[in-house]
Formats: sequence, C-alpha cells, structure tokens
Amino acid sequence: MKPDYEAQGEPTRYHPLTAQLPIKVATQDVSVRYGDKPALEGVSLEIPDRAVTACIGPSGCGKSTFLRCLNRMNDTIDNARVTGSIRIDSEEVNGRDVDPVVLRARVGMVFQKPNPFPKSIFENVAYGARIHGLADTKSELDDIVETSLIKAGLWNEVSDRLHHPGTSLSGGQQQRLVIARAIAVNPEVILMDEPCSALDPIATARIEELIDELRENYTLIIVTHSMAQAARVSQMTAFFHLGKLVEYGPTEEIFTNPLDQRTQDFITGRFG
Ligand SMILES: Nc1ncnc2c1ncn2[C@@H]1O[C@H](COP(=O)(O)OP(=O)(O)OP(=O)(O)O)[C@@H](O)[C@H]1O
Repeated sequence: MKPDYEAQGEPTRYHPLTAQLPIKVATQDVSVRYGDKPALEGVSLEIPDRAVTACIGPSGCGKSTFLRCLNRMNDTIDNARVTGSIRIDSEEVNGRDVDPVVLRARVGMVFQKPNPFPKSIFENVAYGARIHGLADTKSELDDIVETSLIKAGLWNEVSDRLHHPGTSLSGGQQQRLVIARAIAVNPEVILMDEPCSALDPIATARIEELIDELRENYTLIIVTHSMAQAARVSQMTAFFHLGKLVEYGPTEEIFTNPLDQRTQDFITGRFG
C-alpha cells in the first residue's frame, strides 16, 4: 500500500512502476531537525531490495541527512532529532530494543572520503567480524577476510600484502577496502554517501562496476552529486529539494519523463 503523501501537504510524485518491486526499506513521514532548523520534512518512500537507489538533489537538500536516518548515524549528532517511521523489512529502525551497533552492521555505510582504520588491510576487514563474533577460529576469520575482499573486487590486488597498512593503498583501493569491511559483517543494505567524489575517473569506474555487481546480493542506496553516475548505476532515483522528497521512481523515468517541474529543472541543469 502506498504511504499517504497527501497528508504531507505537497505530494511526492511517485511513478507507477515503483510499486512492482519487493521492498527492503520503507520510510513513512520521516523528518529531521538540527536544533530548530528543519533539514528533512515528511519523507515517505519505499526502497526496493537488491537494486541501487540513487538520492539526488541540490546541495543542502537533505540527501546525506536522509541516508544517515537509515542506520541511525544521526544519533551521533547531538542536536539532530528524527521523527517518523523507518522500517527495514518489518523492523522499526528507531525501536527501543534496536542496538545501533548491530543495526550498523546490517546497514553498512561508505563515506565520501575513504576511511580505513590505521591498521593492516587484513585487520580492517577482520575487525567487524571479530567484534560481532562471526568467526570462531583463525581459519574462519581468514575466510571472511578473503571472501569479503573478493566481493569488493580487491583480493587480486592485495592478497600478497594483507599485512601492509590499509592506508598504503590508492584512494580507489581504500574505498574498495572500506566496502570489504562493510561486507565482512553480512550487511543487507549498504549506504554510500558520494563514494566516488574523492576518486579519479578510473577508480570511479571501478567502484561503479562494483556497485553494479553488489546489487545482486545487497540493497544499495547511494547519494551522488553526479547525475551521470545516478543514471549509470541506479535503477531507482529519489529527487530531493529543500528537505522534501519531490519525486521518486525508476531512474529511466526520472531522467526521461520527470513528473515534477523541479525535477525537470534540476536534471536539465537549470539549478543545483
Ligand atoms: N550536523 C548538522 N548540524 C546542523 N545543520 C546541519 C548538520 N548537518 C546538516 N545540516 C543542515 O541540514 C541541511 C541538509 O544537509 P545535508 O548534508 O543532509 O544535505 P545534502 O543534500 O547531503 O548536501 P550536500 O549535497 O551539500 O552534501 C543543510 O541545510 C545543512 O546545512
């Protein structure tokens, strides 16, 4: 059933094809304030499983704020207040009994700037598996590290130097290391906040290929400033403007047949 957009005042334009996909993440009337300042207002959308959803919109429209709601990263910001419902499968993310540390393994996050720990390549990937008790033996841990690095497309480049520092890798390799670190704790959803903005075009292309491979097994939600990137990697696109979700639907529809004038203006470069 569709959320009641009319209740929010200004309805989101929701493309009809959207309803055909199985849903992994559903938000209902999510709003965020930083102190007195509203940053996100009444966002309701349903994000499909095993697909890439891109969040686009002009600077300051609330894309990163929205992403951070999905794994409760806004909890770490003192003056942030989140209201509304966010469900992953049927579980309420903001439920009292939800442990944010466990949630953040289930909903991993990759940031703009690669942020490996100041530890070896091996330890970067093993760390989460160890603290979540996912390996009983050294050989199980080795397996998790190898499998995660393979899935992140990095194994062939690092298998002979697992004990070198993570920070010795190139920027693009570090970003894939961080993705391997997220994969090692069995996430269901991976959030990416402008994951390529610090990378050169070759490293960017490698991450985009990886995003495409990962969608076979994970739900991916990516914030990007690049409309070309959103068009290349995503199946669904959400357009935000001034803290509101304006339009949501299959990427092809958003880019070729937007329903809202603001989306049209943004994708044709009239603002943003
Ligand atoms: N920690 C914070 N404290 C106060 N205001 C904040 C904080 N983080 C974000 N904001 C404000 O909330 C609004 C939304 O910010 P957000 O970073 O989510 O937007 P964005 O669309 O991701 O922007 P950008 O594309 O520039 O990264 C902005 O007005 C921003 O200034």
